[in-house]
Amino acid sequence: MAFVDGTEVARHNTEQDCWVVIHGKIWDVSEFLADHPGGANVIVKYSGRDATKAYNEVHDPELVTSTLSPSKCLGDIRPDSIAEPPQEAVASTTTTLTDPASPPPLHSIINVDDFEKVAKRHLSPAGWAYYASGTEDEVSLMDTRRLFRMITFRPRVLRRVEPVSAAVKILGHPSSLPFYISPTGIGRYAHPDAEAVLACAAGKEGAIYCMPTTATHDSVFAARSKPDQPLFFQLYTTRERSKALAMIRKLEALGAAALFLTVDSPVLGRREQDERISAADTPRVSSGLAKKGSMGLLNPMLCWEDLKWIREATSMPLVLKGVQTVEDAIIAYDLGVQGVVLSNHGGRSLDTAQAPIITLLEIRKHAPHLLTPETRDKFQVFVDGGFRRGTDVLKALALGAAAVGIGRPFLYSMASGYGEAGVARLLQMFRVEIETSMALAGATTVAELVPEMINSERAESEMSRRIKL
Ligand SMILES: Cc1cc2nc3c(=O)[nH]c(=O)nc-3n(C[C@H](O)[C@H](O)[C@H](O)COP(=O)(O)O)c2cc1C
Repeated sequence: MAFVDGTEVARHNTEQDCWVVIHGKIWDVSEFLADHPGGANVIVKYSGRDATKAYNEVHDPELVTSTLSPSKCLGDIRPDSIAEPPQEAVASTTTTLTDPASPPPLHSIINVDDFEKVAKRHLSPAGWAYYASGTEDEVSLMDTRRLFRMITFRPRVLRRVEPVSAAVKILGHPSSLPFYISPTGIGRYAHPDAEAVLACAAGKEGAIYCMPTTATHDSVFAARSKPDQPLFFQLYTTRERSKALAMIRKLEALGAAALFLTVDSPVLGRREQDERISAADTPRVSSGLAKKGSMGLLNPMLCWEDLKWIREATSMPLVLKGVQTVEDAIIAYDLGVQGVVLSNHGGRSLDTAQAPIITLLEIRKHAPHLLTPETRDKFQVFVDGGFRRGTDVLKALALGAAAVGIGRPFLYSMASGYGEAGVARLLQMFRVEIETSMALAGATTVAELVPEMINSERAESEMSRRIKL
């Protein structure tokens, strides 16, 4: 293709005659302006100039070639002959989302991804590494998102979808949303009173929060939006049973509504992002900040027999958090616990452990009795890891989960100085996405989300064929 000089491109700088350069190619977008979903103005600002930077911020590299006809590509720009984009144009297209100094106004944050991008810039390097990382190659961390994309909807139409309610009961407690906020340690990177902020915001929205072992429990209870707001409590047993018992007693006295016993982390996985941060002052191979944070909490000797003393120690509903196979889900059910969370700790324990949604599919296939509405009164299956969209949540519910858990997004939502308002906004964003997607799928209640609304066959092809029960 012929080279065209920048001075020639610069002449086509009006709405009627508008050329732009994207990735070194010159495009005549004059006719396309009226069809641009983001409006004509954002392109006209770059007429006669290089628009690559602004284009990259919102578009896939291939989009321009798949959208415009090849006849609109006029050639390659002669290197170094093109005018730089106007500074004010760059600033306004990127909005404050790329302003490194101050966080953008909350109303400009419209999805989980936005919160994450802002948090990445405003958290300390150590905080970001601790929150965002998974273990080793982070395969499990990324796999959850891949699986959600492989599962599609089979929406039903003409169903009168107003009003919509996303309400469920979680361990007998009404929740206005079909998810709870998952326990996450070291919340102070995001906010000095992270757990209290999460508890309060959840309560105001009629949602449920599960606080981590490491929370300052009294202040979390004190932060409840009303005295009867249910709060769940996640427990690491530690090697010393007496300490675990004392913790259970304390949480019972405070009025915790359920005990989530974490079972996927007998030891800590290696989080290399954490490790790189602390490598400068640690000459040995270490497990970085995560190791420091969990020192003394984990118990590699915890086993199924321990459920007996834990069960006897408390009448709180007991949920095993971190079940990763149908085999273990069945054992848990048979032992009479009140639920399981299918989870690989958000990709922070055994790397390459299968995605929790695959474990849910295993249960659907091999132990469907664990998912029936009748069973749900005494045993509930929850699932967490990678839920970032309302549609992700609906897929798990339709496949039989009673509710899902969401972790990192809530840390990101209160970082950058947003505090409780950020958490409230995230809860409302999830509500809008969930209720909108329910209506589009043809369901007005969570009970109407049924497996037939989902095509999970591609994901099912990744299920193990070695399961023997
Ligand atoms: C920063 C961070 C800290 C966590 N701390 C705990 C914890 O103390 N106890 C626990 O059981 N799970 C912990 N988890 C796991 C979460 O409860 C949950 O399983 C996971 O975050 C779900 O994945 P998501 O973050 O993709 O939603 C933590 C996760 C993160 C990201």
